[in-house]
Amino acid sequence: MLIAQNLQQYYGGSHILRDVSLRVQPGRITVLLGRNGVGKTTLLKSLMGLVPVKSGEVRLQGQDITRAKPFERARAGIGYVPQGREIFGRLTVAENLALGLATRPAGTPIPPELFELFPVLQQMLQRRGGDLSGGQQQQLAIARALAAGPRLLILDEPTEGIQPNIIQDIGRVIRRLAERGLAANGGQPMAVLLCEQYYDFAEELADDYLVLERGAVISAGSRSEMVSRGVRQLVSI
Ligand SMILES: Nc1ncnc2c1ncn2[C@@H]1O[C@H](COP(=O)(O)OP(=O)(O)OP(=O)(O)O)[C@@H](O)[C@H]1O
Repeated sequence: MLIAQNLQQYYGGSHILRDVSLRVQPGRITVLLGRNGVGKTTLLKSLMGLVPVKSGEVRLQGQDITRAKPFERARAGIGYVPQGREIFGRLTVAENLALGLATRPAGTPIPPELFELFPVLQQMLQRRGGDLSGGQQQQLAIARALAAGPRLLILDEPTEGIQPNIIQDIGRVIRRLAERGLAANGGQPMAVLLCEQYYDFAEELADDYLVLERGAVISAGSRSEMVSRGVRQLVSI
């Protein structure tokens, strides 16, 4: 689905991503782990085209998207849930969801399935985004990213500042998306790339993992290897 190879990225003179390669596959959840400031958000932004890579290659379903703009990547099938949610506080829930449809033809309705995944949003359609709780805003941010029917979903720390019962709900939705995708996409398994600080949540959901340290991948593999390779210790502070 998504293959990134040998990515190098700099902010000014600082070398932030060092030769990062990864692969995210349909039906699988790949978790991206690492301590604060190691470059996780920069990697996700690079995959979404929000920051340019200096060198390396990104392919989505075989298509070279290394230099594609973010909206072109969205149109090609990537949904992105940014760190901190970035909900528009003065717009309603319905308007925030409609923004997720910006890459679709005018008049495309909000897929009703989103309200099956996140029933609370249906009750709050006319409320302003800024009036929602943190957990509700996170659900809205995920629903907005799903509105256009992505094949790959990228999430940057969706559990940050959220209460445990909503974290569990979000985990169930992510697993369901990996297994069955969206009905609007024919129920095709979705590929998921999840950046996560909360180790237990990450290990529970992971099919595959990678750990970044100072911009480089220092460990990668499948979930069954996470314990034997001491991944928890690699990311603990
Ligand atoms: N716009 C920017 N300009 C310059 N340096 C930046 C910029 N954004 C991030 N950095 C630096 O790049 C490094 C990687 O940051 P990044 O946000 O990708 O890390 P992270 O692993 O996602 O951290 P966190 O878990 O705190 O979100 C850090 O040293 C950070 O200070």
